[in-house]
Amino acid sequence: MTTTTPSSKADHGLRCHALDVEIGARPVARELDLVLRPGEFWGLLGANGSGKTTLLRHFAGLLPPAGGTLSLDGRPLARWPRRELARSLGMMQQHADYVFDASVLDVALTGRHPYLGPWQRESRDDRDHAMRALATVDLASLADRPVTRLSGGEARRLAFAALLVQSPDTLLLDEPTNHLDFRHQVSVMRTVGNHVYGDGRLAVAALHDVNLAATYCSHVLLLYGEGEWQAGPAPDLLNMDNLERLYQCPVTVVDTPDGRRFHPSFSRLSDGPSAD
Ligand SMILES: Nc1ncnc2c1ncn2[C@@H]1O[C@H](COP(=O)(O)OP(=O)(O)OP(=O)(O)O)[C@@H](O)[C@H]1O
Repeated sequence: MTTTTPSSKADHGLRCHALDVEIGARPVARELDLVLRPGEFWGLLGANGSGKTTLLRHFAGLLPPAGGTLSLDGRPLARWPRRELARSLGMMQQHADYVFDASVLDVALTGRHPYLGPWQRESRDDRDHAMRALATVDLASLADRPVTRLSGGEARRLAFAALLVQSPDTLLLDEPTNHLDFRHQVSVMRTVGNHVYGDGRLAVAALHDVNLAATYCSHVLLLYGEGEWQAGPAPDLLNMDNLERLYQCPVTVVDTPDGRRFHPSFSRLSDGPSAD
């Protein structure tokens, strides 16, 4: 007989212990020792190809680490039955290529699958839940539209809605604001923030927009390449030196009424635009 030991509150969250993540022989993160706790919103930042998606896929238990351990709520990820894991942890993937003509509502309802039996149909409650999530991402009026006829930004918001419908305690998001206009970028980040700071969930989002990370994330994990990383509170780590190292690009820091903001230093770029 197997028994399940109830995890204590202190165990809650995602714990990386001496975690080695590699792609082929190339290190993404070496000896990653980190606890990501409920109530924290982590921004995962790094240059293109630095391994953000790969690391998120490890956090989701989709890839085995090259070394070390990863546990969720005190239990090694490898020992979670997939279905049970899908009720506790969900991932919004970077690309959602819809090839079947399912409706927007049908795709949102896939978030309920971890809660249904093998041949069980979605209930009225499930549909209400999905419609509320579609309303949150401004897609309620498109509920019956085939997903193959969505714009890039609409498809992105639908993938986010499906994660909201799944409603896991740990949310992994791979570039959730890609393709989104200003209003919808803010809406997605605020919604994640409400799940984290309001409901006490954990979120980890791979992001390219440093300013969104500075505004909404409590913590950041920076992937510098060659397995080197740095992690900690966002206000401590988001500075010019770290960002120039991260992106190999000169960075300007501006203090604004909305807080500290970062952008590429166009005038210090050797091949950048000049005034004359
Ligand atoms: N299955 C694979 N086999 C070989 N190389 C891979 C595989 N998957 C990803 N890569 C490579 O590993 C590197 C890291 O990919 P990954 O998608 O994790 O980076 P990323 O930081 O998310 O990048 P981006 O910011 O461009 O989305 C890239 O150079 C990519 O081409």
